[in-house]
Amino acid sequence: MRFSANLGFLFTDPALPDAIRAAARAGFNAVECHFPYAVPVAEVAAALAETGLPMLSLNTSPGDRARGEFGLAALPGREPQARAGIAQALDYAAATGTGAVHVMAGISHGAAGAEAAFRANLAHACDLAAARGITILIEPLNPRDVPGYHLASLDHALRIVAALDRPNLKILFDCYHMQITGGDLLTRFRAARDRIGHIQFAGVPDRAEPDRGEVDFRWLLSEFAAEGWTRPFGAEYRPRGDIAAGLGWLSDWRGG
Ligand SMILES: O=C(O)C(=O)[C@@H](O)CO
Ligand SMILES: [Mg+2]
Repeated sequence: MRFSANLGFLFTDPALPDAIRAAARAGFNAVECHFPYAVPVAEVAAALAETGLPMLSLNTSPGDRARGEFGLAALPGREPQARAGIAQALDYAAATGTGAVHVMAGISHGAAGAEAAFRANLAHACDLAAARGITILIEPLNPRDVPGYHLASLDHALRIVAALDRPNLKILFDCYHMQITGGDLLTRFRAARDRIGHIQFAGVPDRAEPDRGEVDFRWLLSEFAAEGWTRPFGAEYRPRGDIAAGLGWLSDWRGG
């Protein structure tokens, strides 16, 4: 069983290169991040090379968070900014050997033209990414945490992936969001298995360490592995307190 530290939520105190080093010391096998763009790409690449950890994924720019933006790809009329963000993310991914870019849909509130804009921007992203061997991810986010987010269900993500029919377009199956939007995690994972490119997890409902709450991750992740999932699972949770003190779940997996 391999695990990736999501550096958007874990090890957020040090700058990103030192967060990568901290994740390696803590025993993670990989890292992933949210928005690395303020950090010189050479520093991130150097930390990855030094630790030997791969960076699995990063997100496109969310836009202006102060104005409530959380992604641009499904915002009609914002195509130039959305595509600039896609180009920026692909450049950063290529320079760091990152295998996947999560194209963030954004808070569309179901506006007219949002779905068409999202699909056109995703097709554009897939074309650019394919030339660089990069996977494009889309991630349904639960509407309680992100009201009005354009992509809020697994079924919607599956419809988009089927309609666009690009081999490098996959779904980010975040167990936290999936549990809140319907549960039935193993059955829904099995049904979507061929379309899934990455898995994340966190305790539900508190989005903290995956060692308590309504999902038994020791059981669930073992079942995913039994289904043939071999990639690292992305730990995307907000620690209840001290990060190190909360890593018992990781040492339990490692056998103490
Ligand atoms: O919020 C999540 O869940 C994520 O994975 C972030 O990358 C934002 O979409
Ligand atoms: Mg997630």
